[in-house]
Amino acid sequence: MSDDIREHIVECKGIHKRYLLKHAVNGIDLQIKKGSIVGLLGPNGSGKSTLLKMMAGLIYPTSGTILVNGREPDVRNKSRIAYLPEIDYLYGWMTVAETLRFLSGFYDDWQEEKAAEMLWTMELDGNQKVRNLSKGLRARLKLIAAFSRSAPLILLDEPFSGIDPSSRAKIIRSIIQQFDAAEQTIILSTHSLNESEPMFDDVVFLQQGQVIINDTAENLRSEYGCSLENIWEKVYE
Ligand SMILES: Nc1ncnc2c1ncn2[C@@H]1O[C@H](COP(=O)(O)OP(=O)(O)OP(=O)(O)O)[C@@H](O)[C@H]1O
Repeated sequence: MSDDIREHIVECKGIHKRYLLKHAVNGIDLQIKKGSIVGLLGPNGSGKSTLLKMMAGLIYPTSGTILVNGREPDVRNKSRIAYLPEIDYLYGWMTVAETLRFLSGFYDDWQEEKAAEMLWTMELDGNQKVRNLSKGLRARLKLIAAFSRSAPLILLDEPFSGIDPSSRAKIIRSIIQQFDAAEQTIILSTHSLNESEPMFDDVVFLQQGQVIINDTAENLRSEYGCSLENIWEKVYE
């Protein structure tokens, strides 16, 4: 099937990932629709980062298959996937502007104007050294790095951690405004549903490396009669 007519951008079949002592992902079957914003939810250690890293082609499943746009992800897929890791990968000695220039050299799909526009909307000073940025400002810089690319799949691992609630709400509004469902799909892992809830078309709840709920946000809200945040409390607490 050609890439363009495929309905799902990500297809996971029977995925397991075992580390030495840990079965981190334990039999996941999952399909992610093109053009959606998907919340990957779950408590600490439920397998969110492991699943995102496998989709990004950074680690491989112990068994099962993952297809991204019909291909098994590997290091070559980085040109088609923008992955924002949970860890801080930025160099402290660079300025914000130097960081963006440095990153732009790695990607053919880097959009200079988008980076400049986001620098302004995220209220970052291009001349500031990365080492002097607060945790929340570094998180904003990482988001600019991910959204300055036109990759069809954007994977964001805990992108809002360290960002205060009011800035988080503002950033989320700007992501929703800029999101182009005809071109992109976003999968975003988070613990904090409060502000991010309005973003999600679909949500996947993980527990102990398995999918326990997978539906549209709308269906879940009407089935449970409450917000996703309240569903989280019912499911995990
Ligand atoms: N490299 C590794 N070696 C061994 N165990 C690992 C490794 N990476 C993850 N794990 C374990 O696999 C399980 C799933 O971890 P993962 O980081 O995917 O969870 P998570 O849902 O992203 O958690 P968090 O919300 O805390 O970031 C955890 O028990 C974790 O300790």
